[in-house]
Amino acid sequence: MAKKKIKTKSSTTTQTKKPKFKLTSQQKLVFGSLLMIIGILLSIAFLSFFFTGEADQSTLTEIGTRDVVAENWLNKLGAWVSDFIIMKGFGVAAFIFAGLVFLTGIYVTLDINRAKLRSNWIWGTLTAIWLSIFFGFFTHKYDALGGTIGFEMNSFFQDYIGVIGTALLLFFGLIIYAAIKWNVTGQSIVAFFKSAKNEMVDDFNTNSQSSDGYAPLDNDLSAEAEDIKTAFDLKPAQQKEIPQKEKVIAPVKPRTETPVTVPKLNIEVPQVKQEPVAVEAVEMEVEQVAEEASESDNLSARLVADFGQFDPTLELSKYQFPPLDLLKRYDSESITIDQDELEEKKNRIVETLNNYNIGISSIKATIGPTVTLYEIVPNAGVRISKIKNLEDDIALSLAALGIRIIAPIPGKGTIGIEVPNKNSTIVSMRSVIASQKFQMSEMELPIAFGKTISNETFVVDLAKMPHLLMAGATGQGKSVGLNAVLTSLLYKKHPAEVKFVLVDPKKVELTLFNKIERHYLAKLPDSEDAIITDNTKVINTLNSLCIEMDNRYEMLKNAMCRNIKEYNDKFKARKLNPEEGHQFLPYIVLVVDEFADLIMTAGKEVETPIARLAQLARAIGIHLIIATQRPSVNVITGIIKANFPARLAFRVTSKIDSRTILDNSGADQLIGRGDMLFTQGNELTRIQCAFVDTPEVELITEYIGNQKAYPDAYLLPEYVGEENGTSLDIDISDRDKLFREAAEVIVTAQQGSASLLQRKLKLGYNRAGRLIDQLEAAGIVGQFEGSKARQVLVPDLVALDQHLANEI
Ligand SMILES: Nc1ncnc2c1ncn2[C@@H]1O[C@H](COP(=O)(O)OP(=O)(O)OP(=O)(O)O)[C@@H](O)[C@H]1O
Repeated sequence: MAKKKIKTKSSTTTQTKKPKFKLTSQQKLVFGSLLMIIGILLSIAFLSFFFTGEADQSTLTEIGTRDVVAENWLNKLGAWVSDFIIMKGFGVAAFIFAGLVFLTGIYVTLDINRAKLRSNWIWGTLTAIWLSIFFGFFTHKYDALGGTIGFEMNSFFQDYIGVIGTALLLFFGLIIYAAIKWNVTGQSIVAFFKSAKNEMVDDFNTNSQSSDGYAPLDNDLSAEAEDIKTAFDLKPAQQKEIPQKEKVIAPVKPRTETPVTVPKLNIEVPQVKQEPVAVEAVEMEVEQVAEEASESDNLSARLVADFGQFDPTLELSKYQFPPLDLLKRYDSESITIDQDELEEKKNRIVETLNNYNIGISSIKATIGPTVTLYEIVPNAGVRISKIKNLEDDIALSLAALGIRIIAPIPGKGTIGIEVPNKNSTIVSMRSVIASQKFQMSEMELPIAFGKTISNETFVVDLAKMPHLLMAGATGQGKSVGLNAVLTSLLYKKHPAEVKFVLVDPKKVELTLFNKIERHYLAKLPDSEDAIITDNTKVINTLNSLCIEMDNRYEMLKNAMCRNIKEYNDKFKARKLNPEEGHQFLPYIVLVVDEFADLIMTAGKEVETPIARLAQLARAIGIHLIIATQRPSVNVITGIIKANFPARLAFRVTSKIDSRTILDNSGADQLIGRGDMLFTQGNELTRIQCAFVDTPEVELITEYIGNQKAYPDAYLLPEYVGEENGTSLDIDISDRDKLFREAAEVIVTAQQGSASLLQRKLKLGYNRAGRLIDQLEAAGIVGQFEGSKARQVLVPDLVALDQHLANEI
């Protein structure tokens, strides 16, 4: 039953593809030359109209009568069309349309890029309208100069903004045209006037020199003076080419430069003086920067000029990001400084250290949301390890849990003692999302985790991490942490830019995100739910992500880009052709809650694709976030750990767990409820995780879910397990359901390769290979030929239709 359904679907897709209108080369020649002839006929009729239009007025009403003869060179039809387009239309500007029709004919015949033609039509029409209004401005009746449009538009404008307003409006139109079409700028106008002025000054100087008392003594000299003049009149480039002439005229120069004090050695002086003129003249050349226009002839630049940059968010252009009001404010958000508490704790620390003969030269406190950091500078000669060993004693004297000693604080030269506050404050998700640091961040995948000990919002880029390992005993804030990560991305990224693959073996933690399935989630083509709760499906999804990774690498390779950002930038600049399989690539974030459970049930089958993704996926925009309750070594194996430099630990139960996750102790001394340690391979940062409650997440997902969505979740490539992919289905009824589409792809591209199918149909290697085998059995592609692509035996789609129809 299900099979049938799918079959009908694929047949409808092929039907919708068929009506695509395409001319053959012969048809293009015929159609194109017809348009060129029409263009020429229109020009003749229009030209004739200016001589015969008046005489033909009476024949216009009798166009149907065969006996009536019109004066127009193209007779009645010519008279009628010209009257319609010139008199009732655009006036003289009608010639532009004749030109455009002729140009269209050339484009069609030679099959030149259509985008340029469209731009010509748009600009041509605008120019015709402007010209017709311009000519209409000078006439006060209907006439052939401005046409009806020119006259009517003029009287309309003049009724509302008067004659001066209309004239200025016309001038403004001219400025717009010059700015866009000729790239005229304020600077280029200034440069133009400057160069004109320089030329005039030069002219003036040479004229006055020849008439100022240095009149030529004889005919030869006068000829030389003429030479000087012409030499100076020339453009700078030419000027440089005639140094010999300057040498010839050198004898004349001493006269003009009063040689009295110029000794022989200084003969070069006049030449030096000439140079500034040349330098100034070089400035004039700068004006001709217009060369850049020819660069924009390049296809991608032209596409960008015509359509603007590709906007991936266009399909959901009305999408509204969730407002901040959906997040809750808490009363206990602001930190209150309890002076007594601070003083008391300081005294206890100093006392305890004194008991062990450790003197302190200064102490400073920084109050954070959950802990206060006391930075101490011990007296000279005190061993740091001695203080470090007193951790438990200080904890005892302060009667507090969660004391952590950082000795020394990296980059500061002090020793830090973190002591929990009596009353901790909640860091609300709202406060971190609203922070400038998050809102202004230019990161690819910004995540606002919470606040540091100095009460600063802590924002990191998931794309830079590039994968995150999260651990923490039960009830310490892991799920809240995951929600904080997802919420950050929902507040910053458009559905077109990021997709989530959510794996939730506990089945209840991430269910709320079901509502945003068609906006933000990615799933396997045949699965019903986007959120994966079944462990066997996880294996398929992970393998499918590996296929997606391979496909993306192939696309990046073809586009000659090193990472997803470069690729997407190139795609947005329209430098990659979607018809060659390129598309805008959203980031994919894989979130696995309860990784330990997964490893227990699936072991290697899960570990291998996770390790592959972790090793390779960073460049193509797949990032993993893996959370686990039990950070034991058989769950977080060496190979996984090695590829997850970013680690985040909530409170764990033992020092060993802390070492497994952070390679350091400390996580066992946290106080829970979102208190966490984060590292990106270097020092540990203590952060209070932002708190986002389930009702808040519900509101956000509801807000997003109620908006217009994509027709389906982002579909990952299909993965068929190895065991299903070995038999060769030669029987027609056993063919893959994508057989027909695959055949069309292969025939259209005339290239019999499995990787082409992988890319175009988003398939795994196995399935693509099987399809190629079936195509071979059906006689559509030839035999395997080693490294060469197989030969395609069917020349075009029509032949394919016939071929397949004959099979039945
Ligand atoms: N950042 C936080 N700020 C304040 N309270 C928090 C924070 N994070 C967690 N809590 C408190 O801790 C409780 C447990 O958190 P959470 O459900 O995230 O734990 P968990 O580690 O996911 O537990 P489990 O592994 O059993 O699912 C929350 O209900 C909340 O009351």
